Amino acid sequence: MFLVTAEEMREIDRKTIEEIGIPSIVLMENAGSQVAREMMQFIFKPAKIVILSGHGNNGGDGFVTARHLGNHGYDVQTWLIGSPEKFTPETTIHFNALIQSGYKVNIFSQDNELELKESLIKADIIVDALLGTGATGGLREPYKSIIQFVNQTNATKVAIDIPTGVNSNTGEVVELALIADYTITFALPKIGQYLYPGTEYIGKLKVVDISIPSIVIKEVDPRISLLSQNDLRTRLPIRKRNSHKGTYGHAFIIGGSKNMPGAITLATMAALRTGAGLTTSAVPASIQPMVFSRVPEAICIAMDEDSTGHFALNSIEALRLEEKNYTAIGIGPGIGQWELGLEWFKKLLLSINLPMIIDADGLNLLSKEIGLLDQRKSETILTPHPGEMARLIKRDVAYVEKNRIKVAKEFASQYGVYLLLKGAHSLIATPNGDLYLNPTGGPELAKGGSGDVLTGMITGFVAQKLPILDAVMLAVYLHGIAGNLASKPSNYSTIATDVIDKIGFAMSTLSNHVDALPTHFPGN
Ligand SMILES: NC(=O)C1=CN([C@@H]2O[C@H](COP(=O)(O)OP(=O)(O)OC[C@H]3O[C@@H](n4cnc5c(N)ncnc54)[C@H](OP(=O)(O)O)[C@@H]3O)[C@@H](O)[C@H]2O)[C@@H](O)CC1
Ligand SMILES: [K+]
Repeated sequence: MFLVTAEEMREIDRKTIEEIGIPSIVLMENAGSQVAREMMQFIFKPAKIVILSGHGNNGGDGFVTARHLGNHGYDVQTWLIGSPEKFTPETTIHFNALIQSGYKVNIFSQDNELELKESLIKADIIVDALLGTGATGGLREPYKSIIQFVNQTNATKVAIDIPTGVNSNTGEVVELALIADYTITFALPKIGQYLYPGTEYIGKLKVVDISIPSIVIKEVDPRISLLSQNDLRTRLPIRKRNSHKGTYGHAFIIGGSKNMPGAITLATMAALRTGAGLTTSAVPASIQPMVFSRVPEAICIAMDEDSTGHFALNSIEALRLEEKNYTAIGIGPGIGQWELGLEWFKKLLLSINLPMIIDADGLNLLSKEIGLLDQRKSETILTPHPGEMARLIKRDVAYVEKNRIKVAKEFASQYGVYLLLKGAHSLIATPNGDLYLNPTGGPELAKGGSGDVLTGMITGFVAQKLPILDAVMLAVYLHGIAGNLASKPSNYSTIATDVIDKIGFAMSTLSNHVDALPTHFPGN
């Protein structure tokens, strides 16, 4: 499914109206009737409903919703917070249709402010049809005071399209926005509904159809897709009955240092869980027994180390000799930073020509000489969290967080890499400018070790020779699901090994991908 900006949605609406020939008043009729239909699933007849409409098309949707709920016998009070002179043509038609159908619309002014507040206090449901995708900047009065008041009431709040005050492109909230329990949005979800802080204002999100043809969506070709179970189901590699460990590739993970043997252990375990036929880790010699004892299923090779317990420069030769055995390489978990680290990392990066996943201190070393990426001959996947991303582009974390989409897209295109920008929600950017947003994952993953698990998962999937994009998508999506499964009974207590234990369950939510035997029906 695509995620759209306000501009892409406007273009989709325009094409539907002008090229397909569905008039805009029909789209608005569909929008409002769908909102009413959705609301009827969870509201009871005696409920007191207050609908707040602005003078734009979002307000028009509110008028249509009011008419449909009224026609179904619900107790609805409608308020216009705005001026009829500013109505759009569609909103005028639906305002008149509401009045002609015998319903009243209160027009807000300073004189009836108390009356509005009394209605809001008594309301069971408040519908926000004040501003939608046409809103820009911080809220102006009187919307600001009204939203502040609405947020303090006990009513259930339903936002039409997007809560007033949330920027539909960036998720930005300037000062204040309506805190919705439900948001009912049209045709496609909006990007701002999936970016923080906007996400926290949306409540439960429902996407409803308003007769937008899929051909129009294809023509507009939105740039961001939302990862979904349906899209990923078919990308999981099939386990053939007639197969052996060599069929599923060989993952190689380079990492660890004297003080950080855990990260490489977690990444190795996670790679095994994704289905890689073989997994080998290469670690500084002093930690090899420790890693090996925790993951007996993996091969663990001891490398020369320096006096500080980091990889020695001369380990490069041994690592290079190993290259021919593997199908993917992950570098970084627990590798640390040391005096000759950059020199070691540089040699490794330029001498190994396998798909490479770089994480953690691998990224920090890379940020010291970012031009190295231009010299890579095979695919590179970077998995920074916002702090690491900030170091890569030499900006601060606040800039990265505010511009996640732009930062990810520009970096991936400029350096020709697959970039996974972690955080809520994680974004994947491809070298050709495509973007994917992952909706899975929660606060249970906000703990040391989570990133190492993800690196191991990506390396495990790439090792199975999946297309790089498929491997990254599967890993990040399943990592979120596994985290969620591991968050029971409490997301405070979830640790990385719990997440690894749930990778298999997460995969089973996509499908049971084994080769089917021919079916034999018992004779009857
Ligand atoms: N296109 C279609 O066919 C369909 C569109 N649909 C619906 O239309 C919605 C988009 O409608 P839209 O474009 O009319 O904008 P909308 O969100 O109502 O706001 C515009 C008004 O906001 C005001 N305003 C702006 N910023 C403000 C601020 N910070 N603080 C205060 N006021 C502010 C601004 O007022 P002004 O500056 O003119 O005073 C302007 O009048 C979309 O979300 C969906 O619900 C559906 O019906 C399906 C078919
Ligand atoms: K709204």
